[in-house]
Amino acid sequence: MGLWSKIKGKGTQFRGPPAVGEAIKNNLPTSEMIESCSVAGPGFVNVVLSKNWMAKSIQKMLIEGIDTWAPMPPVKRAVVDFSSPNIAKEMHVGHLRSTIIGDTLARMLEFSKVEVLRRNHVGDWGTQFGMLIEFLFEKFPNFEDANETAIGDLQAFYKASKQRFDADPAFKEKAQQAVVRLQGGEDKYRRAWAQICEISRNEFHKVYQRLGVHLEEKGESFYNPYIPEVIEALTKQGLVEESQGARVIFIEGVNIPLIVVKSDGGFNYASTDLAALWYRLNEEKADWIIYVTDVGQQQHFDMVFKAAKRAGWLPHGDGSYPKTSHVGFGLVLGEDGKRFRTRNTEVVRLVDLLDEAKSRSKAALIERGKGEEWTEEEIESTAEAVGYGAVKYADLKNNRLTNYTFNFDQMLNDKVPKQLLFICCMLMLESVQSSGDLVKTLRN
Ligand SMILES: NC(=[NH2+])NCCC[C@H](N)C(=O)O
Repeated sequence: MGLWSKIKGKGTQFRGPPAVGEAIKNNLPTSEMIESCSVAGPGFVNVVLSKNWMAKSIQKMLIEGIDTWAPMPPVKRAVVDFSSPNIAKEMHVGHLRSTIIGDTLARMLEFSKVEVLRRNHVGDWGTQFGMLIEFLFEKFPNFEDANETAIGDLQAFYKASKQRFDADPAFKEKAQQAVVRLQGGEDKYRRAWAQICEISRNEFHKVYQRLGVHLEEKGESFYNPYIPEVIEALTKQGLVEESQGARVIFIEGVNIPLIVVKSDGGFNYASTDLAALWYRLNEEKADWIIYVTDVGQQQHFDMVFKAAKRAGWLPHGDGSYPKTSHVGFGLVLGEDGKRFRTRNTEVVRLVDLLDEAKSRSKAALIERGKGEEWTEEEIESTAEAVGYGAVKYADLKNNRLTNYTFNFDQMLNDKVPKQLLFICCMLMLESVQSSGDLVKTLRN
């Protein structure tokens, strides 16, 4: 039926959805997987899987291991660029979605024996560091002693330094010079920068640890040294043009160009992404590069990929490798239909969100009398597994591309969805197979 809306009015021989259904049924290749196929009502195609085939497949899976089921994509190495929060700024629910979706994709590829480079493309470069560094020097003359406890909340530190930057021209001047000194590689400035990054990194790590997600950081700063050469090569190929003082790449079908060198001579997000793509293709030899960000960045990636095709870095056909994909996702909304925020309009801190998920699932366990049956440790670990698992599941069960409303009550609802039960069964089968102790597994 979904197909019908796509071909309707396009001059095909089909008169309506049932006719399309019949055609699918008649053209379905014979396969031991399929027992029968029929078209019902307004055009639903029902395919009945063969019980025999299912029994054989499950048996094979139990004997040879579940990974014999893994599809084998024609890819040896993939880069999954996900999570990627910005240093000293908040890691928000958007980054949480990216972390959950990206980790899931990485796991699926790993399951299919693809070597996955799990990349955290953190925003650790840019003019805001001048301001942060100068503020650090001002607040902590012995800046090397400044740590998380001294600085406290890095977001608040960011805000305070921004206020200082906007209010005091002398500070602004110093901050601008600090950027130049940092980019020039001056030791004291590099050390201050590294320190700020380290504090942020520790914060991010707490979230990853709770979610059981592993990432390897190669932030924007890593690609910085590669940018001039990459832009130079693209210029030699005739791709880069002057436009209003900036250097840009025009992309067919898009009315704004991709700015690769700003009018002040500085590089930007796009120049970094071009250099990163070059690096991933040429140095890391990735066959598939996947970027997981909100849909708002779709055009940016579309332009970067098209520029790479124009430069001959990527083949033109869709089915050919190496290839790039942007995996976008919708916004997370609060109950009020606006961006998910706390009451005081701050973005929700991810650690707080995970704390809440855990404490709610703990309360539910106690309510069911588990407090008397289980040790404190068992309660804690189950509350974490269920709470964080619910956050992940609530995200993945939604349509990836549309916005969704964040709701703790629904998320931790005790009506366990069928999909989750299925996963539990699979895990039980796996553990029976590996431990051979059915009684123990069932008791657990
Ligand atoms: N290669 C990339 N541009 N990856 C995504 C980076 C995401 C960016 N730091 C953000 O917070 O929006």
